[in-house]
Amino acid sequence: MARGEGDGLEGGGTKDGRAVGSVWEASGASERVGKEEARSQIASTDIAAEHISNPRTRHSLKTQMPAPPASAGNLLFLQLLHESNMPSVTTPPRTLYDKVLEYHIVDERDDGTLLLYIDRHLVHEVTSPQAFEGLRNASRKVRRPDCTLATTDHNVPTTTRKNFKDVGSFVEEQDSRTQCVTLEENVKAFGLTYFGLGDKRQGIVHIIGPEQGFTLPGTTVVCGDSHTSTHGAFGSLAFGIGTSEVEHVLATQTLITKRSKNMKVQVDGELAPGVSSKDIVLYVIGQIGTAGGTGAVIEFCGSAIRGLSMEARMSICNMSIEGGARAGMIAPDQTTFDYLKGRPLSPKYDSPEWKRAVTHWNSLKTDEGAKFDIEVNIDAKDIAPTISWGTSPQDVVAITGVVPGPDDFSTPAAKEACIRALKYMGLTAGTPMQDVVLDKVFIGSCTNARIEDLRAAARVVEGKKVAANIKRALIVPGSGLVKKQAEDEGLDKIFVDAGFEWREAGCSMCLGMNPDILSPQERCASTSNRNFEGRQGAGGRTHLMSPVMAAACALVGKLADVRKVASAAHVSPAKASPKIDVGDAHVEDVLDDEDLDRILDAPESDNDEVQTKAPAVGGMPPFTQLKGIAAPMEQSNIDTDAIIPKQFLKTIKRSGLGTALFNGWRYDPATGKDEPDFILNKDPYRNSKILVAGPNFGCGSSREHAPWALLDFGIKCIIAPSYADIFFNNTFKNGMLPLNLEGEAYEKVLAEAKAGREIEVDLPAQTIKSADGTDLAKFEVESFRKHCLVNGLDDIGLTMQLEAKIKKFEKRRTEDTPWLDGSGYLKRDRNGAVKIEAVPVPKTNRGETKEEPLEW
Ligand SMILES: CC(C)[C@H](C(=O)O)[C@@H](O)C(=O)O
Ligand code: SF4
Repeated sequence: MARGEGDGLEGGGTKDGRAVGSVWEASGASERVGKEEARSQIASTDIAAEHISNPRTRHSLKTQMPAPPASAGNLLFLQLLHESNMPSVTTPPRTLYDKVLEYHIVDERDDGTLLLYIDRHLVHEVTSPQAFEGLRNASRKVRRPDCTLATTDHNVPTTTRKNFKDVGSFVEEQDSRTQCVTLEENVKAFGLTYFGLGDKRQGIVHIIGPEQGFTLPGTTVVCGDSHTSTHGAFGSLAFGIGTSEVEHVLATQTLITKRSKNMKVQVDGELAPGVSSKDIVLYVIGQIGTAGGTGAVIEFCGSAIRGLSMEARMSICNMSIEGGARAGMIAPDQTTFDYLKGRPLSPKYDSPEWKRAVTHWNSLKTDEGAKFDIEVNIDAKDIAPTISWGTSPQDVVAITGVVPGPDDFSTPAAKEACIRALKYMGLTAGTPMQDVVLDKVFIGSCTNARIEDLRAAARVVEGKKVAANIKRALIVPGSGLVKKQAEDEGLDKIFVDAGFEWREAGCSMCLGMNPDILSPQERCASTSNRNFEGRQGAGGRTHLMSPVMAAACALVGKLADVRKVASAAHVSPAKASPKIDVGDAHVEDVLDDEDLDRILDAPESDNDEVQTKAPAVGGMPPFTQLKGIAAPMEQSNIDTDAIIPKQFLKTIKRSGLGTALFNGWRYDPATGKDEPDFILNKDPYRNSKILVAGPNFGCGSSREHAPWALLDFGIKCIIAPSYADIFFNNTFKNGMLPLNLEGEAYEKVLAEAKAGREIEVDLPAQTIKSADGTDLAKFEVESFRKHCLVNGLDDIGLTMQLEAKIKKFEKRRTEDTPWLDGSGYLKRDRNGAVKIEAVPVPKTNRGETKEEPLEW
């Protein structure tokens, strides 16, 4: 809940810690379609507030949770019929998420494990090196280079590229350079389309996908990056994955996953001047908490969302991950189609293919009467310009408010978290937010570095000057094309005249993996998405906000209310999606029949049997019983930035990260010596094999470096009430066991951990015992995951045994959505450092194009 409201702002919400009434609504039982209907029994559960929402609030709601799997069943994927994904008269109403998910199911196990086809795979330098290494070690190829797009963004300096020759000489910092160079070697070796630093299309991975029309409605989109949720603004199912999953997608173009809950966030009404989509999403996260969307895909809807431009919608979906959700989605509409017109990888505007695509895209909406597991309703007029005060994206307050204190929170854990956040942020409870003095301003990141963001910020600063106390104010366009467009419009001049630095595209100060960082204790107004401890640089203090608010802060030198700095006319959100020049090539211009024959020439098989020549299933060390010391760390919301800070993400290996584990907490920053009070520095916990953690463990970034660091330290099992989805998946991929335990069972295990006694986790028996053999707890684990862990199976090998089913899906995809095959760049002149030739992909039958447009 946004704190500090109710102090003069019209409709300001209630104080944190009080029930919100109509904001939360319970929904009826969720329904599944077709075969899922029979299988999926829905258990109605009353969930106490702290399990689902902001642990610093105490809303309560009734939600619907899928029942645990009924039986272990077959350990191989079942042969199930998927022809029934098309709607029929008997199909119950479905959500947008259900429709996109169900269309892409290649196979399904009886424990609900899905093999999902991935239409679009974005790749960047941080989370891909180990994946490519895995492919090389197993002599595997990239299955669909035409559906894969790579760029470099996190490590790149944002200084001028006027004298750019190659990435090896341009990136000075050694580890950053290694990651960038490694990506270039990999895209060459595996034949991938790549926008390098010499290419004006280079930029933040979540900016370039939509910009190029690579992201299209109804597709599945993944990337080894948590903010892949951004692409859901197009009505695609887009989510972040870990590096092992990146390898899985590269090798198989599929992902092993499971259904998420359906969650609806409906925002109705008019946004007040000065309030933007960033304020909406910060407000929503304040309401639901960083774990509010855990296990769910959020559909954002309502008149306020409909009224937003595509770019504003992207900012909302981008931060779904900060609300704990697997993905965020918005149904495509005319605004979406207008945005996609003329993009290089969209079907050519007004062509028969475009018309067919639009008919198909128009069917991508939640059916009337479809049920959501969780519903949140928000009135747009309750949303003020919103900023963060603490070290979690849920720590938000209206700009007119004051810094909250522990008394504003109800639970001991929330009070403690508040005290810790205030200390880190150097703030005193009760201070008016607008009295807080800033050092730096950063306008950039995949949340807010699009042309519309820059235009909005420029309108606020035009003709004015950055305050004298601001040491640096950075404008970092999200891509080379955004930068060029802004320069064509003269925005760069407005910013430079006002005293801002005008930079090149990249992630920049969003996470400080490149030279743009905060110094310790520096305070920054930032349009990025995370305010975790150390996020923008060790000891740095981040306040999240919208671009117009950051622009106002730069002018005032303190946290500022844009409504006092600029007139209403200057801060009204743009209604239409702004156009930028993305070049004039369309798929049809660059991809003719000859190209298609060439790239779709692999032998096709209708044989649905598991292929006899399928590769052998590889191995990981099996997980059976694990006995050892368990370290208690029951603090809520421990994020992956804390588990392993950004400076350790620059490795291209999976090993050797044990010393980096909890680096910011484990060592004194001044001396580098062990912090004696940190749990893993104390005996007997130095030798822990198990971690007993708090709720929402592993939230934030998708970095698989977090489980790698835990594993390298010696921790193979984590026991917690709940986890962030991506972290949970990542641990399994590394032969680790994350266990969900709550209530009395959790308390018993925690007590043993606190007493420094060993416990034994027995995966085959699904029990936890104390050192003397006393039963402490029983636990649930999905049968497929258990099978893989106990037998040490590599799931890429397992998936490759389903080659015939994957090909069958691809054939259907080509018939239904032919615009998704092939790369639109095959014949383009390339400015980038890497020239890519067309490479073969599995043949699908393009001959049988359907007359009827696809309806989902
Ligand atoms: C480096 C990457 C794994 C990470 C993410 O997944 O989010 C980064 O983009 C971030 O924002 O922390
Ligand atoms: S959140 Fe920041 S670091 Fe992560 S992809 Fe976006 S801009 Fe890059």
